[in-house]
Amino acid sequence: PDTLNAEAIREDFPILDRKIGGSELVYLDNGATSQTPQQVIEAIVDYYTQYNANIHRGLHTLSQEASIAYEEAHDTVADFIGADGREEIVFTKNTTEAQNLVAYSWGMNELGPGDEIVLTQMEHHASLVTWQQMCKRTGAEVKYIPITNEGYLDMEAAESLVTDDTKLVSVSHVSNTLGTINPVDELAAIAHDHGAYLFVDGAQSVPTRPVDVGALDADFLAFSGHKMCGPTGSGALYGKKEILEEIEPAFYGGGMIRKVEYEDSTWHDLPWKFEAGTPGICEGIALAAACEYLSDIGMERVQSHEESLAEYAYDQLARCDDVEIFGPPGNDRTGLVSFDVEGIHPHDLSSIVNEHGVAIRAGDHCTQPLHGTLGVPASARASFYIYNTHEEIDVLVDVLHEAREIFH
Ligand SMILES: Cc1ncc(COP(=O)(O)O)c(CN[C@@H](CS)C(=O)O)c1O
Repeated sequence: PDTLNAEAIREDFPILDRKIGGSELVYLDNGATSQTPQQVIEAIVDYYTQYNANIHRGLHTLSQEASIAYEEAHDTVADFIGADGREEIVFTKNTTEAQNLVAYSWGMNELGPGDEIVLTQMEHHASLVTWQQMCKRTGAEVKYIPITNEGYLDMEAAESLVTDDTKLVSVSHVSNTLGTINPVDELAAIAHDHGAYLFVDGAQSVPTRPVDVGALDADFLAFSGHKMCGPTGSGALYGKKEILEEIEPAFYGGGMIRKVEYEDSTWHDLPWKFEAGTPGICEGIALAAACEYLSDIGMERVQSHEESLAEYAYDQLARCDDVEIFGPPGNDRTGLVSFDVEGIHPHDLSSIVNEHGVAIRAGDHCTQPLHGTLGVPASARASFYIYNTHEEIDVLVDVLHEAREIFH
């Protein structure tokens, strides 16, 4: 079937048997971090019980085994996002580090007064603050593509904002607050027409839909392993090989060098040139296990499950006349819904639903400027993944009625 079996998948996630204050856990905060299947937990245990050693091809067996597993993990992740090979995949601890890596390796060396960085009003702080501060340091200018009332990018504005002075456009493939799926392939064409790079923030897209960096023609793409069944401290930066060959490393040390003399040094091959010091060896291997787990399910099935839950949650919430939902219609978003219940602050709402075992996010979701644009200081957010069910959304809607009883 082209749908996934969430009930069967739940068997892989021991944590979902947790009770919260006597209620069954209803985990709806997957945009923040996903849960971890037994298959990934076993990959972690296997590493630490069978072949934990430092990499870079030490001569003893454990180091050989760890090195090969860590290197091949790069191949698995490359395949997962349609990259050409391990040379285009730098393991990082998360999306934020990947953004900063490009900002400090490319941005610091290439940007100067008169140059422009184009972001969007819906960007996460991981890219917004990074590039905003990089512009402050280098004298470049930061500009923002505005959003429409429905939470889409204003693509006409994008056409006029990107100019021949633009050096990089950085955009979320999927908004973690609005659920909007942005036309990153169109933005790549606009950026490339002006000789600018396109950086795709894939933190909410790589876990929830098929992503092919070649088809998108992205120059960089970043994502986090912990949002896609992997461990915290795992993530990756994709970069086109010809670009990564050109740019200087941001972090120096062991593992990234070829030859070191007192006066100067030369750098290792890709991707190792960008991986200084002892990396998260187990994290990288476990990220690859997470990619294999999701590939076995099928990313098309993951996407259709996400979209089914998104539409259902949108429709159920939209039937409450005291609920304001942010972002596009329910049939045109990824599996998350940010909303506001009239008269109940999101923090109070999340505390009350938590008493019934329901875990949602409340706050600014690291998009404070976007919340300013939306005209609210904070929002509540339910975000879904492969193990969530329509029945769990019914539980959320039911406990919202409990909250109303208390506050109205
Ligand atoms: C679009 C987008 N871009 C970057 C990040 C940062 O991911 P890290 O793994 O923390 O580096 C996130 C993570 N957003 C979490 C934490 S704020 C959320 O609850 O929405 C994201 O959604």
